[in-house]
Amino acid sequence: MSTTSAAPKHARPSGSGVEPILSVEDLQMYFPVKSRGVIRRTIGHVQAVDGVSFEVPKGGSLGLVGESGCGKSTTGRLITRLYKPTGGSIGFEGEDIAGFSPRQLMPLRREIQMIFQDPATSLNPRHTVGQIIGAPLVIHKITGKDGVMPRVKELLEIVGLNPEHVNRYPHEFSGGQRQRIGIARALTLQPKLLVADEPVSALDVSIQAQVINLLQDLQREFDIAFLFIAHDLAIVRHFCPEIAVMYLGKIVEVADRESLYTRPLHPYTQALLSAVPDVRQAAVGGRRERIRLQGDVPSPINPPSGCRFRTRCPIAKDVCAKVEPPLMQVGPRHKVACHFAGELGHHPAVPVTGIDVEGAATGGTVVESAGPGFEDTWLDLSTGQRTGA
Ligand SMILES: Nc1ncnc2c1ncn2[C@@H]1O[C@H](COP(=O)(O)OP(=O)(O)OP(=O)(O)O)[C@@H](O)[C@H]1O
Repeated sequence: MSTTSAAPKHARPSGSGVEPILSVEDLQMYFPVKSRGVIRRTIGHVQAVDGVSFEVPKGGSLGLVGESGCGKSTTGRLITRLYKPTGGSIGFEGEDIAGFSPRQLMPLRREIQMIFQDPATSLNPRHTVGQIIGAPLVIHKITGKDGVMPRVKELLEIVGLNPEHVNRYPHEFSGGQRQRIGIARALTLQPKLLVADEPVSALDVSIQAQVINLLQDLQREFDIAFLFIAHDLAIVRHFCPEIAVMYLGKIVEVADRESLYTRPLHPYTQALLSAVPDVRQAAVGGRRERIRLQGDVPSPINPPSGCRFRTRCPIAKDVCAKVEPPLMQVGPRHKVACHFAGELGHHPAVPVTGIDVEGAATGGTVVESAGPGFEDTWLDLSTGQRTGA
């Protein structure tokens, strides 16, 4: 395990032609597990994030979705460099920031900001709203003392709060308003990338849509890129044109919205989607059949061999325990990591990855993991051949 300082291997624009602002490759975070007692030895590692690659286009947004404990928050904290990764690269505007020192990170703090899930705990209760939102301006010496309050009032207005309330304390606001304060604080330094970690999960359903609309307006107005972390696919649906699905520290599927919601190819995505109420089906009185996953999510200290999802997968075969499936590109903007990737009810009988149970090629081409972005050619699952636009 080492932190790479070289430029990311696949540092090129993704297939959309839009330059990525963020290009993450093979990102890894292993937390040490210590023994009890006086001499605390490392006895294992929590493999919270293990070889994750993705891109966020400039001014665009990527959704990162998965069950509790799959490593979403850790990924967010790695990108904002609250944590230092144990491996992989984080290309931000073409520079690998994975190994940056605290001094190197200082200017970067202006560019990448985070919005947290729980506004009640992320705002200091003893500070006024003016102090909370103005603090980054003072720390980064952006304006003189006289410039702070006008900017704070402007930010309050931008997020839909009354600028006259600048001297109030967080407890004087509702949950939704507190989240708006958190958003204003994140906007203070005019960031280029916002990592929003479940920004609406703690809010009433009636308030969630208002906050999401606000984020959407801000994105349009200020051209901010978003990594939007959520535990369910319904929330990111309207916000993110592209969505990555995580399971036990790995990305199992990433695709444009249309492909992911209408033609999911990974059994885990299919199970997650079966829990999302389908508006169109509900309109005609139908319901998607609910797929119930067996068992619990295994421990990330000792994850299953091969495919990490196989212990709960309804279609797993021997090869899944032996060989980890690569995250392969199977459409213009669609990648999936499954030996038997296919539409629900139409999963193939032989591995589409071209790998047999011994890890040897089955005769066709063995597919390798794609880089963080999308290539111009991909594996056509219906023919087994590489194809392109
Ligand atoms: N500082 C830490 N030390 C040790 N283990 C950690 C630490 N932070 C997270 N983990 C573990 O890493 C795994 C991934 O956690 P993470 O919080 O990233 O998941 P998540 O998908 O965001 O879940 P949630 O939605 O519940 O926050 C979990 O097993 C968690 O217990």
